[in-house]
Amino acid sequence: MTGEVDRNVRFYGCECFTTDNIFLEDYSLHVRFETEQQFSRDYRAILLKLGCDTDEKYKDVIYKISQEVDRRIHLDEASAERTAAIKRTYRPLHPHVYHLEESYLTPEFKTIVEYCRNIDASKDGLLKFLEEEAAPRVYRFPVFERNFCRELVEELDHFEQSPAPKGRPNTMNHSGILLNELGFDETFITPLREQYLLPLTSLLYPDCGGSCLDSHKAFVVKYDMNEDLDLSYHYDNAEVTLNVSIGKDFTEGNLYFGDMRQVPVSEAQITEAEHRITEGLLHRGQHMHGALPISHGQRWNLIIWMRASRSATSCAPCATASPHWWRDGASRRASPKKTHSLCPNV
Ligand SMILES: O=C(O)CCC(=O)C(=O)O
Ligand SMILES: [Fe+2]
Repeated sequence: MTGEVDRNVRFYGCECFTTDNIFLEDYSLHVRFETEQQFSRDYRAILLKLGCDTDEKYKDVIYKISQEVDRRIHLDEASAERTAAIKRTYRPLHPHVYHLEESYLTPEFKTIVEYCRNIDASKDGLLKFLEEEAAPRVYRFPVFERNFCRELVEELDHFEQSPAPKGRPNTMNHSGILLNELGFDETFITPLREQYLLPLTSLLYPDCGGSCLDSHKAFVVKYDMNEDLDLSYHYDNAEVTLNVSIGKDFTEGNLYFGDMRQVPVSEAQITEAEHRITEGLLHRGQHMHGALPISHGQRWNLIIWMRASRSATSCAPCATASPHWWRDGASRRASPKKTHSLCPNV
């Protein structure tokens, strides 16, 4: 299995990265920006309805878009600089958590993976080991031992409190940590994906590139009563996503799923999945989802967006043109133009 994938594939990105799914926080709207003319044609009226009713406000929107495009263009460069600064200045609290060890994984997870590695393994056989959530093709299983979760959170907390530079996971989360910049990729996330997750996703999501996931973006999202409480309805820049609850102590904040089409949340059948510390929820990246607000404490989750760069039958819709998406239950039509439906939360 390991031999089939290229270890050096960069997290797979689409060409529309600098034009699509730009999140306008003030209007809770995702937009596409190719030219000012196109943007005005596609969004001026929508923005007006959402309260963008002066030239000043409109100019501010254009300014924020240019800042976001600029951020995306320089993303790699800025990330490389932060990574180098972290390496130079940051001293880990628990250096061992950066290296994946079998002992961090629960016996249940190891049994599941062992089953999947078996030549006769089948999806039906595998389903006997997994908890199926009410949402279609969303699976739950215990991933990490509780002690490991505690040490990981302690390490990340220590990093948060250090003066080292921090990049944020994506445009929708204000707080969280990019695990590649901290040095988790090669020694932790890549072996986890290749040796443990790939056997599972190959059986569960062969139609969504699950058998050739060869890159990832891993980060930790953090919700706090004084920071982000929830996460808007979206889909991931991924074929398959693993979302593991690692701490700390929280109430509510369930994940919720809609459907695979980009319809407004108000029109979708919504199903909730509870976050339980140590347990992971595996789902298709294109499955629309969001997170409900926490009502107490702090919630930390490890998210691994996994992508397949060469999947012919992938869900990655660079092949499937679909309308841009809607948000937050409001019937807001974003771009009517057909475009890629991936690259959402970036
Ligand atoms: O907060 C969560 O559990 C969901 C996070 C998520 O969906 C994402 O970061 O893409
Ligand atoms: Fe997500």
